[in-house]
Amino acid sequence: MNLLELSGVHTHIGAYHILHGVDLAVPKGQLTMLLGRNGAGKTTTLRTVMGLWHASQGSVRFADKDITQMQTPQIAGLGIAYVPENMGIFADLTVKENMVLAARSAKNASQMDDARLKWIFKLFPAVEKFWNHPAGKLSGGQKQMLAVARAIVEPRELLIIDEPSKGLAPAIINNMIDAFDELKRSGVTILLVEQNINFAQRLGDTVAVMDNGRVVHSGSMAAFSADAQLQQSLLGLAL
Ligand SMILES: Nc1ncnc2c1ncn2[C@@H]1O[C@H](COP(=O)(O)OP(=O)(O)OP(=O)(O)O)[C@@H](O)[C@H]1O
Repeated sequence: MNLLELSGVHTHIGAYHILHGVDLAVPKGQLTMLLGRNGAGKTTTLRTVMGLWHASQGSVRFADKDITQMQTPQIAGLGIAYVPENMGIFADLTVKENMVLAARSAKNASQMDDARLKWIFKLFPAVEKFWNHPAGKLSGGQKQMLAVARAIVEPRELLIIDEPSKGLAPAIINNMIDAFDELKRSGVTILLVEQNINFAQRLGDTVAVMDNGRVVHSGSMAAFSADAQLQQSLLGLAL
């Protein structure tokens, strides 16, 4: 079953026609990798799902509801968390304050779900270690982990994350892969935009490749990983 489904989605940004009929399916319980060259339309696709842009044509369905024309808070309220490329964390606030703000049902740290917080600390030890530090002082990798931690502070149906490995050192990327592996085991459905092919290959169950505002290939990551010619023709490189 597909948790998220885009059919024939066109998105305009001002006068620019950016998405030209995106068809994308995100199967429930799986991790879907959205790949493609720079400017292919990946971020615009994520923003269209979140209602930050609205499709001018086509439909976006989540858990069998039509969300195409819904506003962002309403979409988030259905159980979708979105981590944009700039991560959306508050640099002047502490890690704790960032987490409390992300938890809709908690007014302070003591109201947060203890077991869930412990689970998050295990996934991302830096969040616990720097709990009382300003988020702006964290390294790039720690900020990225805080951004994902904020997204999962409450149970979600779908996590949408734009380039979690961007600018991170290989050792940090490995930590991130382990954390996503654990997240996958928790049963949450994930849609990731990635440029890091190693990251994509190690975590992806399914893959969709975009080019020129359309999805030009979709299928299993295993089959895509095994087909160097296909990778070369779609991404200009082999995995
Ligand atoms: N606010 C905007 N105004 C005008 N054009 C935009 C805007 N945002 C994106 N675009 C254009 O839309 C196209 C798709 O951009 P998008 O960011 O979705 O691509 P992407 O696949 O995520 O690429 P990248 O990996 O470079 O972020 C690009 O040609 C980009 O220049």
